[in-house]
Amino acid sequence: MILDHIGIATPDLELGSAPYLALGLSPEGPDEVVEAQGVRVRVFRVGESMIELLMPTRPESAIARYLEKNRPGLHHTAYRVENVAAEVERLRAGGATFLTPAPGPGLHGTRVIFLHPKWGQGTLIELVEHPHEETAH
Ligand SMILES: CC[C@@H](C(=O)O)C(=O)SCCNC(=O)CCNC(=O)[C@H](O)C(C)(C)COP(=O)(O)OP(=O)(O)OC[C@H]1O[C@@H](n2cnc3c(N)ncnc32)[C@H](O)[C@@H]1OP(=O)(O)O
Ligand SMILES: [Co+2]
Repeated sequence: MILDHIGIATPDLELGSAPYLALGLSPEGPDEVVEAQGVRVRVFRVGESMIELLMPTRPESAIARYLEKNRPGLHHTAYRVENVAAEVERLRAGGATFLTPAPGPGLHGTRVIFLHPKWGQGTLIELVEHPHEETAH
């Protein structure tokens, strides 16, 4: 399994970018707004994985609520899966609890779902399915 990304909550993408720029990383592509989650996102690639900087775009979003109660910093880890629906079914059968009934839209056309932090032993875990590439005929 691949660690797809580490999500970092920040009130300001420019401030939040400073350590990664200093490390010599560059943002991958333009910033993207994911309306479904109420976030503006900037990504830094690190090998096969990414640092995902998350800035809230509205006060009731999960990241805005998080920043009301916590300092900016590590928010979640995300794991890449081939088929998110199948993985949800498999984990549910083992008693896992998810925050939503079904996966929803994530960054760059992905489908994502979050497990309850209690199930994650105190960490918020995301599963990510990337869009499958069309094969040429
Ligand atoms: C860019 C899009 C996408 C992608 O493609 O990658 C993203 O990553 S979007 C990222 C932002 N979206 C989400 O996080 C969605 C899922 N999160 C939620 O639904 C909520 O944040 C939450 C986890 C249900 C918390 O909701 P909230 O209203 O803030 O409730 P509480 O503050 O009362 O928290 C309840 C409980 O959960 C613990 N908690 C909250 N956030 C985290 C966290 N990031 N890591 C670990 N634990 C967390 C919180 O401490 C509470 O614990 P207890 O007090 O023990 O109940
Ligand atoms: Co994420």
